[in-house]
Amino acid sequence: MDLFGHIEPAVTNATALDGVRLLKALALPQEAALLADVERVLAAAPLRHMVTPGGFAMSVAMSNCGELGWVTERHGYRYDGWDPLTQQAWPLMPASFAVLSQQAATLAGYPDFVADACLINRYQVGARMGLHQDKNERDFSQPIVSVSLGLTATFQFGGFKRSDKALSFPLYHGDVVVWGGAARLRYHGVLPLKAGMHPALGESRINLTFRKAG
Ligand SMILES: O=C(O)CCC(=O)C(=O)O
Ligand SMILES: [Fe+2]
Repeated sequence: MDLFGHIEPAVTNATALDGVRLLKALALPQEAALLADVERVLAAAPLRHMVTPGGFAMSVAMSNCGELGWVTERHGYRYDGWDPLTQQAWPLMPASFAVLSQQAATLAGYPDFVADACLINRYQVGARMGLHQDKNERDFSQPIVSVSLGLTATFQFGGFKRSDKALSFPLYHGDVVVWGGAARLRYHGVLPLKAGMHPALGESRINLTFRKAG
């Protein structure tokens, strides 16, 4: 019996991890607007393979929108209001992004969440993101809101050390994951994207990661 179905219709606790909420297909009704806005943002701030402080180009191509964007530099990672590629401010956060991220955060118990940063991750077949913590933000009381579009990814949640065992689950087109509280600093990552063809995004996956960075 789904005791809370009438209160939180889209929320399931698929990972059984405290502080993690999987909102299956939440983004689907806004799919067309989201994809059009992704295209608009990327036309103004193109995808690029950022280089880690260790000197490796990341397999995931990235861009940003919102007040702040996540960037790599020689000495580490940080947020900046300026796109080092275009030498301009990042594109404004589209309304469709702001509305969806607030809806997801509210369903997960963070009604005050307002993202000032959206990282756009584009995975092509074989691209991956190794286990890492999101810890370049100022305020860890604010959650991470992560939207999946396109090909299915295998997402991993680990523990609080990189070597902790991770559990894996699939993220489908339209799924949204929110993690905060006890889970905010869990290691997480994405396994190499498997070949496939998505009706809207072809041989790729787009992930939107919303954060309150500043
Ligand atoms: O692509 C994803 O689902 C996760 C992305 C991520 O963890 C990040 O950008 O920090
Ligand atoms: Fe992350």
